[in-house]
Parts: sequence; C-alpha cells; structure tokens
Amino acid sequence: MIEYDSVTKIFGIGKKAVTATDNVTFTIADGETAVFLGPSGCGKTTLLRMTNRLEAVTRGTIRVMGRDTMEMDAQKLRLSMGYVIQQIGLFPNKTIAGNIAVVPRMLGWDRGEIRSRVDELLGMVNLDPEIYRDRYPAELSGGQQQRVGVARGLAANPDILLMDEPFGAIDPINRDQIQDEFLRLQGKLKKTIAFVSHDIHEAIKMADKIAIFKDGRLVQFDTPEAILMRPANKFVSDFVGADRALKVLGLLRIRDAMNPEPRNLVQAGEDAPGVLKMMEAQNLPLAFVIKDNRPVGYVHPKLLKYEQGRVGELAEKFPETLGAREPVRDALSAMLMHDITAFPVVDDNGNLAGTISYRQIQKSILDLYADDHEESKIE
Ligand SMILES: Nc1ncnc2c1ncn2[C@@H]1O[C@H](COP(=O)(O)OP(=O)(O)OP(=O)(O)O)[C@@H](O)[C@H]1O
Repeated sequence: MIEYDSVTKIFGIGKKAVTATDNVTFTIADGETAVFLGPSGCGKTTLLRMTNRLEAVTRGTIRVMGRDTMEMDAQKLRLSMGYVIQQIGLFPNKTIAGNIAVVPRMLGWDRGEIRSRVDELLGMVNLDPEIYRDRYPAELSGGQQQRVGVARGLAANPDILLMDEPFGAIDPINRDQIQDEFLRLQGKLKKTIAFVSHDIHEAIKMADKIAIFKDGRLVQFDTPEAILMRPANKFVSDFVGADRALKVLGLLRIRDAMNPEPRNLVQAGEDAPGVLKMMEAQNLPLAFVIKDNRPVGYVHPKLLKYEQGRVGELAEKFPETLGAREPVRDALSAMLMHDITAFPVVDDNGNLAGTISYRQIQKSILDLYADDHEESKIE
C-alpha cells in the first residue's frame, strides 16, 4: 500500500518557487495499479520520484506499507521498490543479464541465485534467455530493451513498482503488445504499482484506479469506468475526450458483455433438416455450430434449406476468433469489418466461452450508464 497524505512539493524559493505537487491525498491499495495522468508539468513524475525519495517531500507524508518513508533509510527504500523509466537506463557496457542483476547484486544475492532469477525474469518478459542473456543493450530493439527494463524492475521481487512512462518510447503496435504482456504478468504478480502516463488510452487499459492531476493538484481519483462515466469536472471531461462511449468499448472486456450460455448452439454432427426445423420453430436467424466444445462456424435458415448433410460441413466459417479477455472494441471492429452481427467467444484453450452480438454490446454500454445514474441518485 502507498499512502499519499497531504503531500506538497515546492521547487525553489521566493519568486522562483514552483509548486509541483499541491496537497495531494490518496491511497494505492495493495495489488492495484494507479495511473498518474495529466498534462505535461502537472506533477506526475515529481510525485513518483518522491515515493522512493529521489525527491524530498516539502510538506505532508508518504507511507509505504504503513511506514513513513522519511523514517526509512533512503537507499533501502529505493532498493525495495522496482523502478522502470522511459529511457530505460540500461548500462550499455553490461550484458542483459548484468543489467537485470543490478539490484540483486547490491542486495548480496549469490551467483547461482542471480543466474536462475535472470533466466526466470527473461522468460517472464518473453525473451528467450539462451538468446538474450549475454547480449548487450545495443543489440536489442527498443521494445526488447523496454522488456529488459521491466525485468530489471522486477528483479528483486519488490512488492511495489514505480513506472514512469515505461512504454512511452515504443511505437504504437509494439506498445499495445507490451502493455498486454505486462497486464498478463501483473495478473499473476499482483504488485502495487504507481504508473505515470500522459496517454488516456494507456491509463484506461492499465489502471485499476486513475489519478488525474492539474497544476499539481489531484482532480479525481477513481476507477477508469467512473472517470469516463462520471468526470468530476470540465477539466476531466475535456481530458478524457468527447468520445467517452467509444473509450468504454476499449475498457469493457468481451467476457463482461458476452452471453455465457447461448441457446442457439448446434452440434456439428446434427443433420440440416432437423436444425432448420428447430431454428424455424424458435425463430433463430443464426445458430453457432460446435464440435468438441469448439466453434466450427455458423448456419442460418437460408443456408440449410434443401440441404440434407450435417451442419458441420455446411457451416460458414467465422473469419476471426474472439477471446474472452479482448476488449469489446475488438468485437465491434470484427462485426463491422465482416458484416456479421454475432461471434463465438473462446477461452484461453480455444473452447467456447460464450457468444457476443451487437445488441449485447449496446446493452452493456447502456447498463453501465444506467448503473451510473443509479449511483448518482443514491449520492
Ligand atoms: N528539479 C526541478 N526543479 C525545479 N522545478 C522542477 C523540477 N522538477 C520538476 N519541476 C517543475 O515541477 C512541475 C512538475 O513537473 P513534473 O516533471 O513532475 O511534471 P509531469 O507531470 O511529470 O510532466 P511531464 O508529463 O512533462 O513529464 C513542472 O512545472 C516542472 O517544471
């Protein structure tokens, strides 16, 4: 847990004084990622750097795991937290293994322990240890270097990670991928993370909570849903943008919007006439064809008319498979692109997890707005 309690930072004195952080109070709960968001100069990095005492607090208190950071040894405090920054800061003359091992070495781990930890970490960030451990940073792409930066931050298995625009220097496609990988990793590791970003899309994607700052002040601290659906003031609503409903599509996961128990399923081995009869009786415009609990394709009444064979052979294939964890935005994009209004959804093993339709997407968004209105009424 990280508690910011009336934290103020003033750089300089007299006329030149700049208040970078102004009386900021909020708490990052254990295992949560809080993204610090706001325009350039609003104090995000300063707050992050005060957390591990790279900057001193002018007034107020920062507590980590319940302890006032000012009462802790600064060096120990720093070593107890992972720190990942945009410019990566890898040592060019050290190998990848050497770079990752910096903190464990300072903590006095033995060689064997460090070696196996380095390999484990490289595996975690999807870099093959055999290939990368003895290379030098200049021999890696920007995205690979950033993965090494993440591995280094995690090296001594800290409970807390501080990340300052960690994926800011990577091109958008690779950034998206590395964000996905990091989310999967965090799903397992459950670190407590303070994460600086100036990108609303990244914040929505990565955050459990978003802290929005303006001129050093905390304007809103809340879940991404609440920030999008209930911005505290005009500054926040302008910052999140007019396309809030579209951003919600990126936030909602398919598993939250899908039908986990669809009734329009037929087995691949069933005969066309029987399926057609059933679809007409139940007025189903489309049925999903399943084999061994995996989606095979879809059939509709027109396709089955005058056919005698099995639906598994007659089914039209789906051009894409959607995963339950993917954002609803991807489902909508697939529907628009292929002109199909319903898709099967699979779990990580490729088994059918449910189905998603255009109407369900619309309903999920309307439900979110409805929840929001209910809460507003209670308040
Ligand atoms: N060492 C310093 N000395 C004087 N002023 C500073 C110092 N560091 C930061 N500031 C000022 O404090 C304010 C907040 O800076 P900070 O770097 O925390 O903002 P930021 O939100 O992280 O910005 P960016 O997104 O551009 O990195 C700015 O006005 C900045 O000029």
